[in-house]
Parts: sequence; structure tokens; C-alpha cells
Amino acid sequence: MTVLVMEQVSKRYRQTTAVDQVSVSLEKGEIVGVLGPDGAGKTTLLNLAAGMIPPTKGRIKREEEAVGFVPQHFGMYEELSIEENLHFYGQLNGIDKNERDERIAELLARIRLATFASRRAGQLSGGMKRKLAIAGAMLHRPGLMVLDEPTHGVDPVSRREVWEMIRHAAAEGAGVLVSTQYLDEADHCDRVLLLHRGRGLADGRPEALLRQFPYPVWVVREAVNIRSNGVRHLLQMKEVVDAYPRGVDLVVIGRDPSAGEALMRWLHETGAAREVGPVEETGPTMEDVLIRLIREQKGEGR
Ligand SMILES: Nc1ncnc2c1ncn2[C@@H]1O[C@H](COP(=O)(O)OP(=O)(O)OP(=O)(O)O)[C@@H](O)[C@H]1O
Repeated sequence: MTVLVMEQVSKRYRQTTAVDQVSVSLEKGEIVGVLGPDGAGKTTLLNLAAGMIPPTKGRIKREEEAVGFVPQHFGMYEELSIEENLHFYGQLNGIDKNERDERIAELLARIRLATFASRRAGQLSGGMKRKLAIAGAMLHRPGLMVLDEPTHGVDPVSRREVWEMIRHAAAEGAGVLVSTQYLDEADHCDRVLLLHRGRGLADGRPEALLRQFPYPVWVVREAVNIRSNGVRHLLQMKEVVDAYPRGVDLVVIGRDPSAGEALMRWLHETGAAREVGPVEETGPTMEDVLIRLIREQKGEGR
């Protein structure tokens, strides 16, 4: 069952087109990730999906009355306890006392906050606050959940727990639209939409997007010493489509398998091989997929 359909939706603010003809749909029990860098239009798209702002153009159809929305900058009552906050959300959504008690106990156990139930919300870490906000939004078992960057600035352990909660909400039947700037979180989604400057550049199952990447990829480990020169040289080689740093490594996108030999030859002939760690042929990451799509859209690279 479809819970949300957005067709050719645009949102303009004076000079800026924050969302530009984006289409996305969401089924019950499905997690769809909206992935993109800062300013891609994620917040605007999610605000449109949740019905917080009207579109300039396009059609949005929500099949579900009940929406659980957690904005990027959500508020909670810092002076109230964790449990009181949840009761407050529950009351707002018209859940009666008995059902509320039961559901709150269940969700507190799930987010591992049961023993802290009487602690003031203001004393919680950022990660715990996120989990509490998501618990509040799923109390009334909404058919549609919209979560704006729930893992932003959250430590890795809490990030994993936030995703566990999202999976649980989907398992309970909600369709979840969730944004993130961490492209590796595509792994947690059934489908993803890659967003850049308001445009949807690609969508589909994460494994399909990775499989469709047409180029072989090499990673030169610990390449800090050769990075800026290396990129410049590699970009001049006809076998190489693209080269860019990632952390301390250097990513090389080849035109075809012969790029591997060309890369090794270049590393040895210039002596750069002595300056770097091992060279590995790997599959693409979601970041490689997005970078390629952005370069192709701009008509950059090759
Ligand atoms: N109310 C507004 N008025 C004018 N411009 C806006 C407004 N909201 C967003 N924008 C612009 O629209 C573009 C997309 O913003 P949006 O916040 O949706 O992106 P985002 O991907 O969520 O980024 P972030 O992670 O920084 O929130 C940006 O250029 C932003 O400046």
C-alpha cells in the first residue's frame, strides 16, 4: 500500500529553487532515504512530504492521516522527564492513558532508556534526544514517518540505535522517509533518492545503484603524500575518468580494467609507489555514485 506520492514537486524561494521537479513514492513498511550534501534540498523535500509547507508546483498525496514528523531541529520539554515528554506527545495524538502507559514502556525499553525514565530530558545526550524524539513520533503508530537527518552529529553507537528504531517503525508498518548526509547510511534503506541542488539525480535500491556504476574503482591507501600532484597527473591519463581524495586515501575511477595497469605503472615510474600504502581494486561506494552523477550533470570530468 502506497502511503506517499510526490510527483514532479518543486519549491521555490525567491531566487532559489530548493526542490526542483522531484518525484518520490513510499510504500507501507518501506524505508526511503533522501541522500545528499548540505543544501541539497533535503529539509525542504521532507517539510513538503510532511505537509509543513505547500509546493510551488507538482502534486503531493498522503494516503495516511497520521504522520510522525521529526524535524531537524525538534523541540522537547527539557524540564520534563523523558517519560513526561512521551506522555505529552501521546496526549497530543489522542492516545488514551492505558494504551499510552503500555506503548511508552515498550518504546522506552526499546531505546534502552527505561531505567532513565524519570531523568530530565534536558540532561540527555544528543543521540538520546534523537531517540526520544523518534519514540515520540512513533507512539501513535503513524502510517507515514518523516525524519529529517535523525543521525546528524550523533555518535556511531547512537547512530546504529537510531537506525534500529527506524527499522522497527517500518516493521510496525510505517512508511519512513528519512534524510541523511551520510551516504554510507544508504545501506539501511530499502530505496534511496540521491539529491543535489534540488534535483533528484538517481533513485532505486542501493545495491542496484552500486551495481549500475559503469567504471572500475581503485583505492590507493594512505596517499596523503601524493594527493594533490597525484590527482593532477591521474586526471591527465586517458585511462582515468576521475580521481579524488577520500580521507587519507585516493580514489581512482578507471575508464576500463586497463586503468589498473596504467595506475600501477604511473606509481612505479614516478616513485610515488614508495610514498603510499597498498592499491586495491574495490567496488564503488554511494559517494562515488553521487560524485559521478554530479560531475556528469555539470558536464565536468569525462
Ligand atoms: N525558507 C527559505 N527561504 C529561502 N531559501 C531557503 C529556505 N529554505 C531553504 N532555502 C534554500 O534552499 C536550498 C535547500 O535548502 P535545504 O535546507 O532544503 O537543504 P538541505 O539539504 O536540507 O541542507 P541542510 O542539511 O543544510 O538542511 C538552500 O540553498 C537553502 O538556502
